Amino acid sequence: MSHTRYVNREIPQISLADFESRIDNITAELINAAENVGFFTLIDHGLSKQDIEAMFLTSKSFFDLPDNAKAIVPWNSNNVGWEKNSQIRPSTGKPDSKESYQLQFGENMKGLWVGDDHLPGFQASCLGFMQQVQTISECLMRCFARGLGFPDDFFIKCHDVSRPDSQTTMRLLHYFALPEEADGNVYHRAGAHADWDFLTLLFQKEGQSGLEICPGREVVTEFGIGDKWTKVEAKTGEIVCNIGDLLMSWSDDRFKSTFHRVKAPCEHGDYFGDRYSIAYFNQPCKDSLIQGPLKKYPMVTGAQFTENAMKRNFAALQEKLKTVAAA
Ligand SMILES: O=C(O)CCC(=O)C(=O)O
Ligand SMILES: [Fe+2]
Repeated sequence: MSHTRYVNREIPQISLADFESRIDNITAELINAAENVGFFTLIDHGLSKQDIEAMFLTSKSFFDLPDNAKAIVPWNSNNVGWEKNSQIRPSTGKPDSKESYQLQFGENMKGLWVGDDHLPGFQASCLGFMQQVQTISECLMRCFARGLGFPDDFFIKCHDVSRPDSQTTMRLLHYFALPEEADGNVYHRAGAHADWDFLTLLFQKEGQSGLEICPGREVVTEFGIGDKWTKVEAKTGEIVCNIGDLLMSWSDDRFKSTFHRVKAPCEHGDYFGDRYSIAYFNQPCKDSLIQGPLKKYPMVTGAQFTENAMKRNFAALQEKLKTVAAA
């Protein structure tokens, strides 16, 4: 196994303290991070470490259920529900060694919330946390709208989570503990990819490292694997944010959607234990109209953008699977 090539890159850390009075400074910092790295971390965002730890406990209580209980809320193509070892990325052609449970605010969740009989209060806790993360997301949306010359509430309206058909998704993730002794297998955790949403907010747990980024749009479009990675430290109180393909397109490619992964642990110093993380994907309403101020790309609806992203992903995956089969 060859050694991963690492490079130190500055990942901007942005404080949201005194948001209303500092909005112009915060906007400048966010725009700079979005243009140059595509990733940044947030502090002073209003969620306490205790709130985040409580959500991680709730998440663990779900994953601790037996598989036959989790299978009552199976994943479907509305991007909701539970899956295990089923997500295959075009970069790897192999399933991620993980399970995840995707949650939304609206009608897509009908019948897919784990019930109070299994986990009392689960739905209410998740929705409460999601609402808090939405509030933080909306602060960032105001800044990005300003930075691009749109009205302040422009992106907020385009991602309205009070609509029954809202697509915004919180994903609880559990990566399984892996053997530390090499056994000839590669256990991908989250194979390298870019997100196709507007903006992702990610919660990590101290001590459960593995997230890495690889800036460079060229590796994204080819679904290839760039070769120089930067570790993003896991700190429970921080929120790691990354620009998704949607905001990249909406900014006429000014802001960067950055390739990232949770590394398949394989080298000395890698973390092999269970990893829990929580990702919040800001997704557009189906009828939102998407076009950047410079009109670099034709206007599409939110539904079309997502459909195109899924098609592109599917096509790249088929290509990869052919090479995996031929190997
Ligand atoms: O689990 C993580 O830390 C990252 C997950 C991720 O990148 C994703 O689900 O898109
Ligand atoms: Fe991601």
